[in-house]
Amino acid sequence: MMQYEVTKEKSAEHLRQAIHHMSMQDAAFHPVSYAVWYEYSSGEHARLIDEVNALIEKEKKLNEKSTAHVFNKHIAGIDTDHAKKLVERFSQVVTEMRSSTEKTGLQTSEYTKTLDAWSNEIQQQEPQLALQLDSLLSETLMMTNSLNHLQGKLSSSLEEVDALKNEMIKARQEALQDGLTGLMNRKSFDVALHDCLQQHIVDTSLIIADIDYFKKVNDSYGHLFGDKVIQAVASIFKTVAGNSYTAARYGCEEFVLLLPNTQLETAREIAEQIRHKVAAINIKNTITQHMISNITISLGVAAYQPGEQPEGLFSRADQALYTAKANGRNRVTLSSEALVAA
Ligand SMILES: Nc1nc2c(ncn2[C@@H]2O[C@H](COP(=O)(O)OP(=O)(O)OP(=O)(O)O)[C@@H](O)[C@H]2O)c(=O)[nH]1
Repeated sequence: MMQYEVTKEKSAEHLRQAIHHMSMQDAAFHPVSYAVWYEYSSGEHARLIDEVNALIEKEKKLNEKSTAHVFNKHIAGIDTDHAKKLVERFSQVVTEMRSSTEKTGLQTSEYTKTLDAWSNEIQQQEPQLALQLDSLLSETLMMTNSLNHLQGKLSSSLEEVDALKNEMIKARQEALQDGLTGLMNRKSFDVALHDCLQQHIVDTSLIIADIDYFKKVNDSYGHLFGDKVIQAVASIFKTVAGNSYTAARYGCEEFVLLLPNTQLETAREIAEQIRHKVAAINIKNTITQHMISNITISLGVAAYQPGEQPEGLFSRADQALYTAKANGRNRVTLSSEALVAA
């Protein structure tokens, strides 16, 4: 994927072309149309170019709808990082253009004032020349008005860029978070685990946990109640993790806790703490008004072995969890015990 590995001169040329193309369309001047036309002008995005050319041939100009369509299909959906960079770049362009039009606007109004003063002076001495000056003056006024208009448009473009940037930040956070619990999701946890092991943090341990007979919980009390149980367990993981450990909802009713600088025995104690806290959960069933308290969880624990890949550590903790389930659930099993049991 292309990621701005072009020279500054080339990129300035793409920019100039993008602004030219944009000014010929029906779509307004905003980050999305900029992104589409910048990509088009860079010449590197063959499918986008083909689609834009086909749209131009059919509709003559790109409107808001077709511009958004091209953006979503060829830019945003494929690479959010790339789309974010384009939006940031547009923000820069707009800021620069705004400051240059402000400067031009200032110069023009100075010029208008001077012309005005001359016009009054000459009016008294050379009425013919004054007529010509008047027309020059009205042209200058028109120019000032259109500059003011452009400035207004650029200001609203800047607001749009800010809104878009915030949306991107939100989308990025959502992509890394589990929606139901607010914990990290599997994707971001995998990255955290990988990073942690790459930093060779000594004595890293991993806990994998799974709520017992969760299908039964759903079947007995309903899916919404099941969600409440997941949230209650997540909140325990969040509290236990604090600022020292990394917790995530790894799958449906599966949770993980990464514990850097923690030996296996300490990790086992922490897993036991979690198990007790889960066993103490009390949630009201809002349909029957009964308190439900028989929630349990099984946990597998493994400590990182030097040279091991993240998948290896994960698989040993998972094997320990499997053993905990097979041995009756509501228990903590170490990977070493799992090997014996296997
Ligand atoms: N309420 C709720 N249920 C979910 C969610 N995601 C998955 N599930 C349910 O979780 C249940 C998982 O059940 P199983 O994998 O069979 O495991 P289990 O019943 O917990 O049994 P063991 O793990 O063997 O103790 C399934 O019924 C899924 O439909 C969710 O977000 N909310």
